[in-house]
Amino acid sequence: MQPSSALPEAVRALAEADFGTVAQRFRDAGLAVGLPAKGILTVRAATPDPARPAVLVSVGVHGDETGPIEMVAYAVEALSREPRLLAADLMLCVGNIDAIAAGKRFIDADLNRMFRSERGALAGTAEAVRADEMIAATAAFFNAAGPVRWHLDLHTAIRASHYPTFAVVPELIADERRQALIGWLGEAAIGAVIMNPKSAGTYSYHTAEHHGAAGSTVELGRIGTLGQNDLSQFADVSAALGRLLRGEPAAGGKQPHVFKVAQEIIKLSDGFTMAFGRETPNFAALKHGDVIARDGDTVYTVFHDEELVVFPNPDVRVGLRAGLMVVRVA
Ligand SMILES: O=C(O)CCC(=O)N[C@@H](CCC(=O)O)C(=O)O
Ligand SMILES: [Zn+2]
Repeated sequence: MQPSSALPEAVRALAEADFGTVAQRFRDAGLAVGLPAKGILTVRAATPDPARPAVLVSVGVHGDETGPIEMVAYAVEALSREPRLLAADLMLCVGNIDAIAAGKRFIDADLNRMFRSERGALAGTAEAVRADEMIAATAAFFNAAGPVRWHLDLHTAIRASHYPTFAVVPELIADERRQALIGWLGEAAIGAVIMNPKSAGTYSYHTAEHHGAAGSTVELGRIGTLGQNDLSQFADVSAALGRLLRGEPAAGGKQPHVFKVAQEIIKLSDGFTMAFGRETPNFAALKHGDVIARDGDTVYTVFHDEELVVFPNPDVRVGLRAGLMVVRVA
C-alpha cells in the first residue's frame, strides 16, 4: 500500500479498517451500529425490521484487489452523509486487512479458499483465523436478518478478460433470488455471469449455501495499486450498489451473458503445468480435444466443442483450483 498520508481519507480509512467517522454518522442518525470484528461494520435499523433487505458487501478478500476498496470507500462515505436514506441492513467487511497493507493477494494462504469445513493444509494460517472471524460475524448478521439477503463480494481479476467485469454465481441460490441477483448484475453492467455448481471454499458460496444469500463474487476489472485505480470503470456498479442500499428502483440494464462451469481444473501436484501462457486472458477459447493442463498422469482436455478458460493460475497450492473451464449457455 502507498503511504497512508498519500491516500484520500475515505480510502485510507476503509483500507485500514478504520470505521470511526462513518460509524459515528450512522450512530448519530439513530441506527444500530456494530463492530463485531476488526474490519467489519454492521449498520441496522434501530428496531429490527425483517422487511429490510440484508446486504453484505465485502472487499479486499484479496489484498491486491484494490479497485473495489476505493469504490466502496466513496459509496459508504456518501451514504454516511445521508444515513437516513439507508433502506437495508448493511454489513461491510474488509477481508484481508494485513494483505491490503502489504499490497499482496494474501499473507500465508488464500483467504477465499478458507470457507469450507475441511481446511487441510490451510488450517493454521493467518487467513484461517481471519476466515473464522468473518464466518462468525456473517452468521450473526444473517441470523438476525429477514429473508431478503444479498452478498456482493467484490474482487478484481489478475489477468485481462474478454469480459472486463463478470461474476461467479453459486447455482444453488433459489430461482427467484438468483433472478434478482442477475438482474442487479445487469444493472451494474456486469458483462457475464458464470453459474458455479461447486464451492471452491469461497466467501460468496459460503453465504449462499449457509445463509440463503444471493451471493456472488463480482470481478471488477484488474488488480491495481490502492489510490491509483480509474474509478470511472466502477460507475455503473457504484450506482447500482447505491440504489440497492437506498431501496431505490433498479435502473434496468443489459442482461449479462450466462456461462456454466464445464470443469474445474485442480492442481494435483507440483508437477502441474498449464498448456498455455500465464497471460492468457479470461474467457479465451479452447477447442474440443485441446490440452488444458498436465499433472503427472492426468491430462486435462477440452471435451465440449468449445470451452473458455477463466482464472488460469498454476501458482495455487496443491489441492486448490487452478482454473475453471466454462461454456456459454445464454
Ligand atoms: O484472476 C484470478 O485468477 C483470480 C481473481 C479472484 O480472486 N477470483 C475469485 C473467484 C471466486 C469464485 O470463484 O467465486 C477467487 O479466485 O477467489
Ligand atoms: Zn479476488
